[in-house]
Order: sequence, then C-alpha cells, then structure tokens
Amino acid sequence: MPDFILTIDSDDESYGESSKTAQARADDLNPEFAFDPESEVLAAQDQLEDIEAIKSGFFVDDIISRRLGEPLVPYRERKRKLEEGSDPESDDEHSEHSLQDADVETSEDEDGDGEGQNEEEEDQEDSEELEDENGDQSSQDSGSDSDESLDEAEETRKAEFFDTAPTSDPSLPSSFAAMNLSRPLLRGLTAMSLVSPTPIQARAIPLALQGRDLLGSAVTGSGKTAAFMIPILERLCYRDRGKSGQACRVLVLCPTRELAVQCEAVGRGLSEKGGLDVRFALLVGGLSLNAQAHTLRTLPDVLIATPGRLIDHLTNTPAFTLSALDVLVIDEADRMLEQGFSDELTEIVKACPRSRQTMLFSATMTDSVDELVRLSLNKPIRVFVDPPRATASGLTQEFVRIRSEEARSAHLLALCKRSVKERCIIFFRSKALAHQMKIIFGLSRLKAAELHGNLTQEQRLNALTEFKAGKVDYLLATDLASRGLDIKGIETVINYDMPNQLASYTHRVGRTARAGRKGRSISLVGEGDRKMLKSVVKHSKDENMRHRIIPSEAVATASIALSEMEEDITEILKEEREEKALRQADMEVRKGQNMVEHEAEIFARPARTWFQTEKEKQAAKNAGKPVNSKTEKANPIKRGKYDGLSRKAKRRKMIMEDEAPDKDRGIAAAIRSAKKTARPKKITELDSRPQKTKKSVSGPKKGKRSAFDSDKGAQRGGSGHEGMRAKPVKVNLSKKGKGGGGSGGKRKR
Ligand SMILES: Nc1ncnc2c1ncn2[C@@H]1O[C@H](COP(=O)(O)OP(=O)(O)OP(=O)(O)O)[C@@H](O)[C@H]1O
Repeated sequence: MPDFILTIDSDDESYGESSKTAQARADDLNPEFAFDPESEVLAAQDQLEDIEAIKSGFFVDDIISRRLGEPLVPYRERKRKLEEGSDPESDDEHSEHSLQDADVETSEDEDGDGEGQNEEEEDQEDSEELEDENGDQSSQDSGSDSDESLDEAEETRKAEFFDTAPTSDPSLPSSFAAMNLSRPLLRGLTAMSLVSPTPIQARAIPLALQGRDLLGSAVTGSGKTAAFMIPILERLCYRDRGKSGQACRVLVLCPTRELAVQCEAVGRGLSEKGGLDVRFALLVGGLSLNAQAHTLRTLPDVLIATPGRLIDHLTNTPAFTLSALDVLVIDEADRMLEQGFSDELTEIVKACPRSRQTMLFSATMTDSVDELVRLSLNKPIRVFVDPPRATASGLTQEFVRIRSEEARSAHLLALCKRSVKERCIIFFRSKALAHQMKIIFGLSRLKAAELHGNLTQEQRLNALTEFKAGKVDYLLATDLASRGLDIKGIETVINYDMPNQLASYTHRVGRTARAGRKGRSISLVGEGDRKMLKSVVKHSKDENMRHRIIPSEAVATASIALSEMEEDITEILKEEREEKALRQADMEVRKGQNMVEHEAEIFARPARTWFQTEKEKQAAKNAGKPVNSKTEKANPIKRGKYDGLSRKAKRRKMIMEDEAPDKDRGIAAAIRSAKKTARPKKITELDSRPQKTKKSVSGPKKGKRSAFDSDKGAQRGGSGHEGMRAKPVKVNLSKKGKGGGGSGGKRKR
C-alpha cells in the first residue's frame, strides 16, 4: 500500500508547500489584508466595569516570577506598559534562551545514537498506523455512504424548505464595483484593501441584497463576516434617516464575546472608512450593562450581541425591543443551534418580527431542516461554497502519536521548545488544563497567555491583545477561541488533545491558513483520539497531511523538566488559591460595606429578571450536544399561536382577540393603520430579479420617483449622488413572501 502520508523526521521541515488550489486562492485574496480588531478590543476595554479581578490567571504571572526569582512588575504597571506598547519582560533573556535551545537541538540532531534507531522503527510503525486510518477509509466510506445518504423523505422536506439560487445569471461578480454597491461602501471596501469578493461573498452578497433568507457556508477564513456585513451596510444606506426612522434594524448574534468584538470592528471599520453614518452597539457580557443600556436608548442601527446579554437587555432595559428589526444574522449558526444556546436563540427569534430577513453563516453550517425550523426562515437559499467540514487549502495538517497519556505534556513542551516558537495557538479540552499549562510554560520561560472562560473579560481581552501584539508567543485556549477569531499571522495551531466533534476540529485548525495564507496544525493524537483522527483523515486531502515525529530524547528531556517542576506547580496552584480566597474575602467585605452605605439606593432599583436561572443554564450547557434530529422528529417542537411574533405583534394580536365583536372595527383599524404609519420604514433591498420587482414590490410609485431614479447612467458613470443607487427598488420586507419574489406564500412556521 502506498505511504500516502509524508512523515516528517525533522522538526525544521517547512510546512510551506501549498497546492495549486491554495495558490489560486492566494491569488484571489489579499493575504496582507487584515481587519484590525485590536483597536476595537481597546475600545471595548474602555467600557469595562471596574471589577477587581478575583479569578485565576490574573496574578499567576506574579507568582511564577517570584518562583523564578524575577523582579515583580505590578499588574497595573504591566497593563500600562502593554497599552504603551513596551514589553515588561526582558526580550534579551528570551532570545538567549532560544539560542540555548537551538544549541541543544543541533547537538541532538548530530547525535546518532541507538535511540534514534528506535525512533526510526517507531516512525515506520506510526506511518503504517496512519495508513491504516486511511485504509479503513474505504470500508468506512462505503458504510457511511448509506449513513450519510439522505432518505427520500428528508430530500423532499429539504426541497420544500429551501429555495434554489436563481440560475438565470450564472456569472458571478468579479469585483465589488460590479455588485452595484453604493459609493461610500465601495470607498470603505477600497480603504480596507478589499477589491475582489471571495467566492462566498460573490455568491451571498447579491442574494442578501435582495432580502433573501440564506444559509452561507465556506471554509474558515474565507471572508464570511464581510459577506453579511456588506449587504447590511448597503441596505442601511437607503434607510429612512429622519427621527421617526431611527430604530435598531440589524442584529448580529455571535456565540462568544471576542467574536462579537471582532465582528463589530469589521462593520465599524467599513462604515467609518466609507463615511457611512451607521451606528453600532456591542452587547456582550463582561462589559458595562449600564453603558450598553445607555447606547440602546439612542437606537443604534446595528446590534452585535451575544445571546445572554441581549436577552438581559430585552428583559431589563426599558423600552428596548427588536420590533423594528429588518435583518437577523446568526454567525457560527450551527453552534448557536446547539443545546447550550438553543433556548436563548428561540427566545430571541420570538422577539424578532417575522418579516425580517435571516442569514445564517458558518464554516460547518448544517442544512438539517429539523434544526432550522425553529428559526422561522422564509424559503432560505443554501449558499454552500465548499464541501462540509472542509479545511482551508493552505493548511497542512500534522499528527503526532502519543503512546502514553503521561507523555502528552512532555510532547507539547518538547515541540514548543524545539520547533514551534511563536505565533502559535494551543487548544485544550478544559480550562484547568489550559491554566496548568500556562504555569508550566511560565516556569519554562515560554511566553504564553491563556484565554478561557475562567478569566474576567478584561483578562480575556488582554490575552488577545498581548498575543496579537506579539508580546507572547503562545495563546493557550479552550474552544472558546476556536470559532471565528481572525488573528493575523497565526502560523501554527496545536491541538493538545483532539476535540469531541469534527466541527470543533475544523474551527480550531481554521485559526491558521486564513484568507489564502499558509499554515499548519499539529494534533497530539492518543489512543482515545483515534476515532476523531479517522474522521479528520476521511474529510481531508492526503497531500495536506503529515505524520510528525518528535525525537524521543527531546520528549525525555521535557519529561524530566516537568517532573522537576511538579513541586513548583503544586505550590503555585496552592498560592494562587490562597490569594484568590483572600481577594474574594476582601471583595465580600467591600460588597458588605457598600450594602450598608448605599442600602436605600440599592433596594430602590428595580430587580433584574433573568431568562434562565444558573441551574437551567447549566442544564442546557450540559446537554451540550447537537440537536438529535431523530429525537426532534419524534418530539416535534410544539408551536404556540403567538410564536415567531414580536412582542408588539403578540400584544396586538391578543388585543384583537379580546376585542368584543360589536366594537367598531373601523375605528380599531384606523388606529392600527395610524400606528403603522408612525413606525420606521423598513430598509430597502436591492431586488435584481425583474420578474419579482414589477408586481410585488411596494417600491417607488409612478410620479413619485426620486430625482436620482432617472440618473442611472450618471451614477454608473461616477457622478451619481453618494449613498444612492440608480433606480433603487424599494421593497417592503414585510411584504416578503406574500406572493412577491416567487418565494412562495406565507412564512412557514
Ligand atoms: N474580499 C476579500 N479580499 C481579501 N481578503 C479578504 C476579503 N474578505 C475577507 N478577507 C480576509 O479574510 C480574513 C478572514 O475573514 P473572516 O474572519 O470573515 O473569515 P470567516 O470565513 O468568517 O472565518 P471563520 O469561519 O473562521 O469565522 C479577514 O481577515 C480578511 O483579511
């Protein structure tokens, strides 16, 4: 059997060979371009509540420094230096250390002792084993073919549920200019060096401009954020700008705070660089509730939110509703449909008007009807650019075999000491593991920051800032950082352990090789990870896979170093616990003092209500698995008659039902119509499908066309007014699906 996997026997081997497709993609994209969320991170930090950090990690650097006999730098001083851009730790020391490592590596490489021989035999064995994984593939393929092939009933349901993309014009726009976008937006795109759309952008943007519901999927790092942000901004160019037109029109939901921060940075960047007057609000946990509530009172156009905080505002911020929402975007939608988020998502969808446009995006998007029905989509179109679970073509995937679990950390340490020395993100299954490794890296003088849910929001944002700025070489993260984060220049992703789901693997390794660049992933594969390895092999191209060997001497050296650290690690963890308890006690005392001093004011405040108790939240999280379509089929979601209606619409329907039949219906109708007129108008959508525009749209009426309507040629020629498109076709989204646009009848529930 041919050895399909190239075995790397040198740690220095470059991962740089890229396939022709990667080159083609690289030509398509501008690898130098990156959105700069860093400034946004700092902006978000300004909003932070002044919470004294009491969680772990905050002071562990100090404890480690004390152990290593290094001078202590107070946290506030460190933070100030970070903001000023100077490195609090000595670079010299680090480079000296790297040199030492290099020396060791050379001497080891030159040393051809018996252990090397052993290593070779292991190589052979490992290659065969990986080959086996591939060998299994054929049999597994044939077995899973039947698993994966959808039964006829499912096919029929999909045919009924989804719409097909219009095929009349198969040519895709080759530039943003060809998309007939308004001039300020084109200016913003150019300022951000975005010239030609990526495949997902070329397909999704025209459909999104028509107001269609859609599901977008393409590999990680292929520009999905701009694929929904561009049509949103374009449509907002045509909104009613009068006072009565002010409303929260767009909601983008993200599963993590960091992703929301980044997403807002992309939208804000495009808007500011193009000179569009679109206002954004970031609604994420960990940032000041009051500041967010204050922003909401100004009715920002676009809300970028995590579900929990959004629901908090919906429940507790007076007068805040989503009743005027035009567009709902769910980023990383497959994750949001999972158990941990699904209750919150259902609650949010219920608060949105049914006439909205809904767009879902993810690199691992599902098209399971069972999972999608709860979102009340209206004949959505699937825009699936790459095969499901595909990885970026510039990615080389390497695998290291771990023979005993005890040796896992030694492998990681050896790998980082010898080969992967910077721009690396390492994923761990648990927060505790990531934290423990932070201590090990600290004691080994490897610069690392941790990013997981046991940290305060300030610590999380600081970790990202430090990593992006190159102040630390490693980001030790949990799956919190696996989705969506776009950090320029990540060269390597290490999987300390394999995740439980293939989708998580795809997202983790997708933090590198983005936007046409090259990158590599290195996964440590133990006995328990073999099943996932099989799945990965099955979904990957052979030429992108490598088997990596870490010399056993290097692992042995790391192992000795680790055992020498054991006592220190225990001591540090103990010291940390004690310090944490002290701070906690200190905080409790201050809280008590506050209660005494400000009792009257505190009790005068309206009590906040919560959508779910902590217990319920935990139960939902523990369920944690993707929705089981079979169970769903057996127990279909029961829908009430008010489901899918906004709160306002629900109230209206209830009032109408309560109305006595003998009441003057004419007066009631007149009142409703007056209220409707007072509501902000929907933002426009570009409907390029001619058969739909003429009959169905409530666009500009005869004799009421704007001065720009007849100016098509001038606008195309560059002399049109900014923010206006020639002959804008105004479509009232609330009419969507009522016979117009061929999207068929009433919205399905
Ligand atoms: N049209 C474009 N031309 C060049 N580069 C682009 C273009 N659109 C986006 N990019 C680049 O692609 C990078 C990745 O974009 P983005 O984060 O939106 O990817 P994604 O598909 O959402 O990834 P993920 O699935 O990991 O969330 C951005 O940093 C940006 O630099």
